[in-house]
Amino acid sequence: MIRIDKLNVHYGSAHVVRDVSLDIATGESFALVGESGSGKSTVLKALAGQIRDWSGTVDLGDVRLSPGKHPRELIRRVQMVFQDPYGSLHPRRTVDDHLDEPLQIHGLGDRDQRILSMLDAVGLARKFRFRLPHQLSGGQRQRVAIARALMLEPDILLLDEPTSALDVSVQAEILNLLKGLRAERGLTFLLVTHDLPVVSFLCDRLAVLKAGQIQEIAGVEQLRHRNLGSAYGRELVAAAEGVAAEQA
Ligand SMILES: Nc1ncnc2c1ncn2[C@@H]1O[C@H](COP(=O)(O)OP(=O)(O)OP(=O)(O)O)[C@@H](O)[C@H]1O
Repeated sequence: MIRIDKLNVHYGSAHVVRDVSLDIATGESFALVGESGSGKSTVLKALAGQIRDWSGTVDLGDVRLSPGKHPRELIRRVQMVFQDPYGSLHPRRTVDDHLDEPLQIHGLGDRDQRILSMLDAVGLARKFRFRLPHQLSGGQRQRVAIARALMLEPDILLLDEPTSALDVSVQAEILNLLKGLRAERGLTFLLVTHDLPVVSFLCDRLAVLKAGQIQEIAGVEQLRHRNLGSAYGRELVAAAEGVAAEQA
């Protein structure tokens, strides 16, 4: 349902995404991995309508994207969750304000009921409804960001390092939440991360990016068995294992 063919993005003279082609099935969870600066977030931003200029074709189901801001109907279908929930929430707006805003913009009714059932869905007690972001923990804030992304009942969630700003103990809770929401709602995930265990836990397949180019597309079983096909993919796995050993 996400079909990307020869996506290219330039920032000025820098060519940061090069001929990226991907087919992601409805309901699939797909990861983009690669070193910092390899273009992962840029691919997400193009799909989220946050980049004015790109070339190639991107189809979401039967809708072909054009560069730049998405029309209203596409915004409903594709939502993004960012790494830093604190930065992505407005400090003077309550949880209720954040969840209500997309409903207001898109003219959806049953607001009270939609907000309460979304709080339940993301595991946030109803007493938090009128709190401000600074009155919440990091994990609770990320639950709010996920709730806000789901308010319009999208079918695609673009996740940019959704757990890397959180404490390790909280990361697992948010990953479990995302896994459950995907299963319940039939969501398609496109996830950017540095964290290979997150890919193993949450994803079905991954693409390895280096300098804006896909080095390989692999099944998550290959990652789990340290059996990636490209030299660069194997380097990433070895580097991640080195870091894990240092931290142990
Ligand atoms: N708005 C921008 N203007 C100019 N260059 C940019 C812009 N955003 C990103 N870049 C550059 O584009 C390249 C790809 O960035 P991108 O954020 O997509 O990489 P990434 O793989 O997601 O990295 P990270 O893991 O650090 O988030 C980098 O060299 C980055 O410096």
